[in-house]
Amino acid sequence: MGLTKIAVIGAGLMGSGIAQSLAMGGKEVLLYDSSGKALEKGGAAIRKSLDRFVKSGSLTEAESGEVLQRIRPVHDVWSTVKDAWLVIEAVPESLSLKKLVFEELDRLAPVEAILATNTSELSVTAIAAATERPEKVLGMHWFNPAPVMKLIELVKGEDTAQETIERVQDVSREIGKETVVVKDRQGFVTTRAIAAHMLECMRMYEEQVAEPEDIDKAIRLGLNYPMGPLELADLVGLDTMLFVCEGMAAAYGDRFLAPQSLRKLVEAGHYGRKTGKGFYTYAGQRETSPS
Ligand SMILES: CCCCCCC[C@H](O)CC(=O)SCCNC(=O)CCNC(=O)[C@H](O)C(C)(C)COP(=O)([O-])OP(=O)([O-])OC[C@H]1O[C@@H](n2cnc3c(N)ncnc32)[C@H](O)[C@@H]1OP(=O)([O-])[O-]
Ligand SMILES: NC(=O)c1ccc[n+]([C@@H]2O[C@H](COP(=O)([O-])OP(=O)(O)OC[C@H]3O[C@@H](n4cnc5c(N)ncnc54)[C@H](O)[C@@H]3O)[C@@H](O)[C@H]2O)c1
Repeated sequence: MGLTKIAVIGAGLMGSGIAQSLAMGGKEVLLYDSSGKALEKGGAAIRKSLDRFVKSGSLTEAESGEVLQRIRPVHDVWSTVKDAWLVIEAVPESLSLKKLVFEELDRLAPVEAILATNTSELSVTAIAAATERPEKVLGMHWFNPAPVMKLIELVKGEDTAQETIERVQDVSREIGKETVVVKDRQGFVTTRAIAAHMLECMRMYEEQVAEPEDIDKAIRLGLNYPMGPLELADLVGLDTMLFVCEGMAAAYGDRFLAPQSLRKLVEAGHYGRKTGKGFYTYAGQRETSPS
């Protein structure tokens, strides 16, 4: 029996959602995080999300239980990847960290396994160069919340083989997702676009053009976005936002410089929903009081 499993490395905001999305699509998933606490938190996030699907009628209780059965939390990298044909990395947005993780995955995963990074904007080519299998490395950029968002943006590194792209297109389709294929340029398509929008709105927030609530409301109701930029930033995670700004500003210059307000919130440890405070303050669920 060939390799049948899919491994997810990193059980945070995205890794937990990616594991859930794969399991909801019928795949057997092994989920690992270097922090046991984060692995537990990821499991709780998956259960909470499945409850929403049951409440909204998209899943029955039994189906929700079957999805959970398909996700195995694992406490070491080797056991996570040894039977995997696809390994998806979702660790923090740091190129040096991702290179280290990919070096380790290259050593431990089966030689024929595909290694995918969920990076928002970092160089897939640079990450692939940390392995001996660049033709099997690609960007598999999911969107938050992964179980709900329809797109996976596939990023072709300099040496990514066409067969690698096609196999990941197939599995994305099998789990009900749509894909686009983009070149390995900083920010790809989606992050470059959403960053331009969100950062400009953050600068309007800093210039006090309008109250944060009204900036979000204007974009939500005026442009029909499902979320305003500041509430979305709190959902994505201000730490991730800042990481992404660093990479994008280095590639494209000042237009992607991190607004001071974003930097200060991150320096203060306020990452948005995941810490309970960002542009807004959260006590369990979204409160309207801007911080
Ligand atoms: C400067 C740097 C900038 C870039 C940074 C990095 C970017 C990153 O790389 C890419 C991104 O992710 S970019 C970000 C890309 N992402 C975006 O742009 C997100 C934009 N926001 C949205 O699409 C919506 O606000 C949400 C779907 C988040 C919530 O929807 P809502 O209407 O506000 O609230 P609702 O009515 O409660 O939920 C509606 C339905 O969805 C269901 N549900 C919700 N969450 C769920 C979960 N976790 N689990 C399960 N189910 C969940 C819910 O049950 C309901 O189902 P029903 O059957 O209708 O009852
Ligand atoms: N947050 C978003 O909306 C979003 C959307 C798309 C893509 N991304 C990208 O996904 C990646 C993860 O982002 P996130 O928001 O899930 O971050 P997160 O901080 O919520 O989760 C990262 C997880 O990785 C774990 N981790 C750290 N080092 C590790 C290691 N060496 N091995 C295994 N696990 C390790 C951490 O314990 C943490 O649980 C980043 O590259 C980010 O840019 C984020």
